[in-house]
Amino acid sequence: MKKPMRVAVTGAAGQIGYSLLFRIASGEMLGKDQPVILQLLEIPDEKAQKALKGVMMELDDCAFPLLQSMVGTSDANVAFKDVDVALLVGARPRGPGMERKDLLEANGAIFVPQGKAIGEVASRDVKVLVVGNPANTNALIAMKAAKGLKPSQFTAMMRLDHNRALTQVAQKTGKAVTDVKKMSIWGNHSATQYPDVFHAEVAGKNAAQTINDQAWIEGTFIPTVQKRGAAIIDARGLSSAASAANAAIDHVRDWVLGSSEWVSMGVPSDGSYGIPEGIIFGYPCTTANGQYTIVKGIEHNDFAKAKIAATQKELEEERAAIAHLLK
Ligand SMILES: NC(=O)C1=CN([C@@H]2O[C@H](COP(=O)(O)OP(=O)(O)OC[C@H]3O[C@@H](n4cnc5c(N)ncnc54)[C@H](O)[C@@H]3O)[C@@H](O)[C@H]2O)C=CC1
Ligand SMILES: O=C([O-])CC(=O)C(=O)O
Repeated sequence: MKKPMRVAVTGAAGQIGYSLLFRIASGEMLGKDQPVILQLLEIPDEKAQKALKGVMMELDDCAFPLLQSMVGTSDANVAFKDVDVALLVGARPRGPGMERKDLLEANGAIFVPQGKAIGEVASRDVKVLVVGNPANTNALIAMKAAKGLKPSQFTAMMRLDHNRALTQVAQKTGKAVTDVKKMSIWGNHSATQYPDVFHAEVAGKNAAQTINDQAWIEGTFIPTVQKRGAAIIDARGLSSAASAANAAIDHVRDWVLGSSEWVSMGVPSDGSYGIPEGIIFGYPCTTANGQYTIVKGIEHNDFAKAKIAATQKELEEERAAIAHLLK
């Protein structure tokens, strides 16, 4: 039996939490032979704590063989104690007519104490995924607040955009999603993100050439992926939850266990592709041995360069708006 891994999930009584926890406990994130201990954080509010207890009762009622134990708490120092993986989901979702950056004021401050607690009590090798929006800038806030950890331990979720893009291309070309490779989502998890189909492949051939429809790429594919979150809110009246939880599972699984595919991750910029250090930027990455590596050597045309510059600018503006939280 492997040593259990400790996984913290914040916002555990929320809608993403409800789609996420059962899959983590069943082994879909860290492996079917990997026992887990769930450390669940919710706000110190009677209703939220009661709802969290209810979710924990249901987790009990699944009798998951891999779920070794769990704790529910409103104390970040308890939730993050010794954790190997921290999923920072707890934050307000947007409603109709809002952009994700409109949440910065409401949500940004959450990530200062949580980042600080992670720096103080989590495993020195903790892997952090920020899901709560605006995810990239919240990840930056948590990263800056967490002393004693490496920036590369903090990531933001671009995987939902990545998965959305895979399906759009598969449906357009009549191929299976598994035929679509080398997808990449650049920049911010927002409407300025740049989903790149020019370097993607479908059944081993260049995706853009196979699609052979520039108007569809510019006028349908890119905006559909950029605005899919808003389309889900419009259709459901609530923001995406099951697909977001699924993307979080994919992100952490590939980061921890490795993947033979390119995956899109929001990671601290390191100067790659001219993006200066100091923002959390979506890049195509490969993963192995618990580490990610930004894919190097991609050549962008002027169209792509302009899109990437726009999303970089937005991330820099978001950072400026919360500069007071980056101490
Ligand atoms: N990065 C991405 O691709 C996606 C991000 N999201 C974001 O994920 C976040 C959560 O979404 P939902 O689960 O739908 O929202 P929700 O409102 O259903 O649940 C959020 C939960 O977080 C809790 N919470 C709030 N502040 C907290 C704190 N300081 N500590 C611990 N828990 C806290 C709330 O009490 C609530 O139970 C939102 O910000 C949403 O915009 C959603 C979908 C995709
Ligand atoms: O759009 C939203 O607010 C929720 C989200 O991040 C997504 O579905 O991509």
